[in-house]
Amino acid sequence: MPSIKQLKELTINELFDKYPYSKDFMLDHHIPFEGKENLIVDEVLDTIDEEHAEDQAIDVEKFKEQLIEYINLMLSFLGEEDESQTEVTILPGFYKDGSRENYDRLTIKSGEIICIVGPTGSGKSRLLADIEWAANYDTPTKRTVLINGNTLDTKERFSSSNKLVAQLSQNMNFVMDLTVEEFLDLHATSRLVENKEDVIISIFNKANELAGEQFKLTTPITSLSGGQSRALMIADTAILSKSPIVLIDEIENAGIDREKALDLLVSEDKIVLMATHDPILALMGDKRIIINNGGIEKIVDTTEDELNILSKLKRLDRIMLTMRNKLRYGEQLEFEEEI
Ligand SMILES: Nc1ncnc2c1ncn2[C@@H]1O[C@H](COP(=O)(O)OP(=O)(O)OP(=O)(O)O)[C@@H](O)[C@H]1O
Repeated sequence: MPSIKQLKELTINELFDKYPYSKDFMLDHHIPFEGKENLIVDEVLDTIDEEHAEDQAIDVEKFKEQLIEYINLMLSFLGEEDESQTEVTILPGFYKDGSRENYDRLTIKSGEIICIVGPTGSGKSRLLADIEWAANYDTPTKRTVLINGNTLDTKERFSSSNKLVAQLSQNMNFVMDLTVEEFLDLHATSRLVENKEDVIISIFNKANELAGEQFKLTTPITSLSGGQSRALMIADTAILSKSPIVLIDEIENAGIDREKALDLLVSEDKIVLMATHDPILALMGDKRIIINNGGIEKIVDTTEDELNILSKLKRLDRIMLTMRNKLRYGEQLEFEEEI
């Protein structure tokens, strides 16, 4: 986040390099910087004569404050304001029957994958929603969620530019009248990515790798199937989103390659929380939270033995996948491998 002092040390070229959107801001404010790109911001502001300043209503001292405010707003909008690690802490709330959750506090750090398991209707999605909105004793569970040790204020919680959390929910329907390419272009433009074409193609290719039936760049997003829509959103979140926290609600029902999807979403600097009924996904987490009757019942680490079981389950899963594909394409089934 730049301060007035740092701004004073940057040349116009360095400023535009570091914060490309500051060029439009300068242009909009009629700051005459052309031909002075090697000067520092202060020197350029000094060259503005009183008449020009008056004509264009430029308040030189205020301009620097406004420029910093604008840069900070853009950094926050683009989710780039804080490059440090993120930490989510969940403080106990109450079960559906009103009794208190029986754990001390749960802190999750960047790079961790946490799975949320429990019977249908037990409160897995509710826990994800508590994190999404940084609950502050004001949700049905009365949990409190701290981000980097603090509760968020109302503005931070409900701001549309707060890109702390990327959410992939169970039901995803597009309502915009756009093709896949137009949709990705819109998103990449809003994220100010430089190599837009490459990014669009890489999201499109990844999404098609995850989805069963292929779609095209010219496919209208409203005609994508449920699985294709989720594949597109997963690839889009993985490649374009800078949010440090990714929440996933039941990836398994989407008919996509869930292992590839998870690999794509997980990265060193992200926290991934995933509600799932699928043992393979549940064991791919570092820890799992067991939810019952609306409350966190237990938090367990994935053991070495379970990791061995995971590789067997993956083998079984590949057999199931082959069988499913054979059935899909009208082939007869036969066992090619001993289970
Ligand atoms: N601690 C709680 N206190 C009060 N209501 C709760 C609590 N936890 C969950 N609920 C409510 O219970 C309902 C079911 O919860 P939720 O949808 O989170 O279940 P789920 O485990 O995600 O179910 P599924 O596996 O079917 O997706 C929701 O209306 C939710 O708001």
